[in-house]
Amino acid sequence: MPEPRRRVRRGRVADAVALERPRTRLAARKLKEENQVGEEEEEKEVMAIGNDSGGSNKAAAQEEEGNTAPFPERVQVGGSPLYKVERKLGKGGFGQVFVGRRITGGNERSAGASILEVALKFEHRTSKGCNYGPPHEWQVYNTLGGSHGVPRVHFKGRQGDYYVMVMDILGPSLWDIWNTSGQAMSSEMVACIAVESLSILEKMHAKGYVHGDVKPENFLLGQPSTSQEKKLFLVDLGLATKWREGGGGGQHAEYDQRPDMFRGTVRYASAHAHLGRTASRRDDLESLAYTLIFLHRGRLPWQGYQGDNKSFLVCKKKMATSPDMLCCFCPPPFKQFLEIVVNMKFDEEPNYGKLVSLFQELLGENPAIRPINTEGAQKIIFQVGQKRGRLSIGEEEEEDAPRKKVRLGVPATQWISIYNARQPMKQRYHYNVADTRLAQHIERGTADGLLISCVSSCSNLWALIMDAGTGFTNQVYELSPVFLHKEWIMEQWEKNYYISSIAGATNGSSLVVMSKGTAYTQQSYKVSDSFPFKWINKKWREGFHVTSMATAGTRWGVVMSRNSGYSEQVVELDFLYPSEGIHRRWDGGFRITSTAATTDQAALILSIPRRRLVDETQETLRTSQFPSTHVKEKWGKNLYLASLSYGRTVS
Ligand SMILES: Nc1ncnc2c1ncn2[C@@H]1O[C@H](COP(=O)(O)OP(=O)(O)OP(=O)(O)O)[C@@H](O)[C@H]1O
Repeated sequence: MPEPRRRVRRGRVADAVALERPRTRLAARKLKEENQVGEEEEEKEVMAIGNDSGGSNKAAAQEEEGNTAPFPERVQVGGSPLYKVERKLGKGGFGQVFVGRRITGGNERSAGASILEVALKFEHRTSKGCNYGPPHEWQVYNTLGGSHGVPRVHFKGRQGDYYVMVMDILGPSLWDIWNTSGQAMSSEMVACIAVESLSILEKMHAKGYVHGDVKPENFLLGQPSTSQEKKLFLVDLGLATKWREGGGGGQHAEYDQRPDMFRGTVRYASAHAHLGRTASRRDDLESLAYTLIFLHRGRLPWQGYQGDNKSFLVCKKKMATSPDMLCCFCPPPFKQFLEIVVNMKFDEEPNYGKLVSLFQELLGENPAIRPINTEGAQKIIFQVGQKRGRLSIGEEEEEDAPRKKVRLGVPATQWISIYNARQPMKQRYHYNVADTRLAQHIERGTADGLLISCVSSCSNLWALIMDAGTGFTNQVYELSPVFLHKEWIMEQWEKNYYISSIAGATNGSSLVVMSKGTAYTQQSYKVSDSFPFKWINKKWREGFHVTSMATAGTRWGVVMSRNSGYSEQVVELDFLYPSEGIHRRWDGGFRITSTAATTDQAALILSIPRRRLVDETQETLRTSQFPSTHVKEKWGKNLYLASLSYGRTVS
């Protein structure tokens, strides 16, 4: 099956360093040399290619123009009539759309053959959407074409270098209308768009698809001066994916997060899409919320960011902007809508009826004279009315029960501490440790038969966990003014020590602990300015797993080892504590094995151990103070500190 196209672009991060513990001395020398010339790693940065009419990603869109061969003057594909290719209707990152005027008859059995004017969507065979043959969009149109709010596709086929789709011709996009009407839209107009697009999305979702690129450019009205001129359509199904497997009764797609995978358009993408989570129905609704607010307000607060980390900055801004702030110039239904959709769970069934009803107060009384046809929405309103009649009051209240709001826009920095069930053992912690006092704590611990199992830092002071149950036989550590000190680490690797824990301070200094007696057979680490998921993914494929992780200011340091004892590993990364993802992974047998956080983001590594644990109990805490009293309580239940970090947790 052809894959949906991916809109990603590669960039370079200047100071990303990756080092690996070589297997042999000879390899060590070779690696040193390699590192001198090429210690930078190529990083993938996310970038959506937007419609150039929106101006959000023009440079990226132009890149695509390199491979445009001249368009044919006439088109005939898949048994269609012959069409003359006339004026251009629009252009996206991948396709270009022209008017096609019928010259001769085609396959008379097809109803589409009688249509005089059609839209012809051309996609070059080398376009990213066509890596695996015909565009993925074709397949989606097979299921959705002609359903409520989706244009019909009459013919498709390849002609020369182009894949061509013959479809119903439509009118201006919402972006065109917004732009030609003073870059603003009345709340009544936007409310009509809201309810009608909800009815389109409901139908699309009911057929198992998520659109994946909801934005003003992709909503089109019918052709002017026809009966459809006030009817709303949603086009561009090139990023559509299935949220449900198989047909009607299929299971919900499985949750996953791949932080380097971004699809969509930066300005309107949901925060989950930025973070690479599997698309689900909530994402279309979040993009719709941004679309509606944009059309009404004329601007979104995250417009104007540039550069390779644009997606990161935009996502950070989205997470830091509360619904109150974002909707301060909009009537109340906008905020209510946004609040509901950004707090939805991954597999939650949207209550379309309720969402439509939020905007009802803004719609004009008489549906016949509304600026947009709201026929689809009227059906939903009617169904809700009927359901209300059947429901008892108690049932209705249950639906409206207040739920926890996760995105409030207010940052918080906390300790994240993870506790594992273990056989009773001696454990000791120290926190608020200044550089000068570190050695004496470690010496005393070592004298008592304890070794360091975990280190962390907060406000340039260290936290230290020492255990009797590490299994290590010997240990060395270094406090260094840099994050991380390459020469010292390589020296210890030479002596067969492996990194067992790392911590970084805000001032850029680091504490590295290396031990003997681990099961590791090879080790590699990387320091980078953004979370190095691409590198982690590459190393996973080589048999490494993340075994420790830390941050220093905004920089990440990740250590990966071979023979880590894990069979599977995943990452949860977010601008807040990723509770939902953790719980979903938890149910699949994953447990947190490393944590690190900057003031922007928290990352958690979750793993499945190769050997099943006798007791899989794990507890996590988030506290603004170091959790000293909590640790003692946990000890009482044979739960011991296993991982510790300080940074961004809730919003
Ligand atoms: N059926 C149609 N009738 C009239 N105009 C159309 C039609 N389909 C598309 N267009 C115009 O062409 C533009 C590009 O089409 P479309 O969004 O399908 O292409 P794309 O390359 O997949 O775009 P994107 O970069 O948004 O993914 C639309 O924004 C719209 O202006």
